[in-house]
Amino acid sequence: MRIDVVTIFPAYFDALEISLLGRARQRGLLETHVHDLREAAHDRHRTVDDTPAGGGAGMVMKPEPWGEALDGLLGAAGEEREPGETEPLIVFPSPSGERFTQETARELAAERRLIFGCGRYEGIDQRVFDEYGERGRVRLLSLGDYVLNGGEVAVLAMVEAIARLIPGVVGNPESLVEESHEQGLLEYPVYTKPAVWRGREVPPVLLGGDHGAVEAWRREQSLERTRRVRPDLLGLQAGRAAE
Ligand SMILES: OB(O)c1ccc2cc[nH]c2c1
Repeated sequence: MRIDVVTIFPAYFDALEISLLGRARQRGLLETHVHDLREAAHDRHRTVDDTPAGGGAGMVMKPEPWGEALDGLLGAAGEEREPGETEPLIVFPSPSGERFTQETARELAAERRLIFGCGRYEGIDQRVFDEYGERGRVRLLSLGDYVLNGGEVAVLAMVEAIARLIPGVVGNPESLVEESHEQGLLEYPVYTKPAVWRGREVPPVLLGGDHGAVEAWRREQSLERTRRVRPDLLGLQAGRAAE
């Protein structure tokens, strides 16, 4: 998979060089390119923002630099798309986007190429979303009901959630099966050595060697935790889960 990120703060993405993502890049499982949006702003101050039409606080990201940057990427990478081959998906993190979930991560992990556009200020001129939405594939995605100062941190989270699902990136694919949200439930609590820590014991069922009993205990723990913490995942209303 190739991932391109357009941002006015490229340094945020130094994190892509380390750990799991860094190893995936070294192994050729993931190709990432970070682009400074200001390279597509040609005035003396490399201006990427302007005052909001209609007035109001803050600034809005101008469409022209985004148009130049995205046109360059869509025609770039030397890629000759086969006739009928899907256009790269362009993802913009946005507080007004659809919810990014584990299912979204699975969908995006199947893409051959992703382009992420990081907004700043009060957001990006709507015509950028309209232009590329009509020409290809655009998704506005939100990590949750809160607002960051820009899209960069959201893109880092999304890239990690997506990249770890690419076959070969995570050492043991089994570890992807039983984690939270993978089967629509929250993960069961995990323990390791020592058997007793500050008077707190590892649940004896986990030390008994009965794998069937361990599996049953873990399933029940997942259901109990999901009912308690995220009843919505079970289609229950909050507060009704305890009934
Ligand atoms: O919370 B977010 O995901 C997010 C995304 C983009 C922009 C642009 C300005 N504030 C933003 C917040």
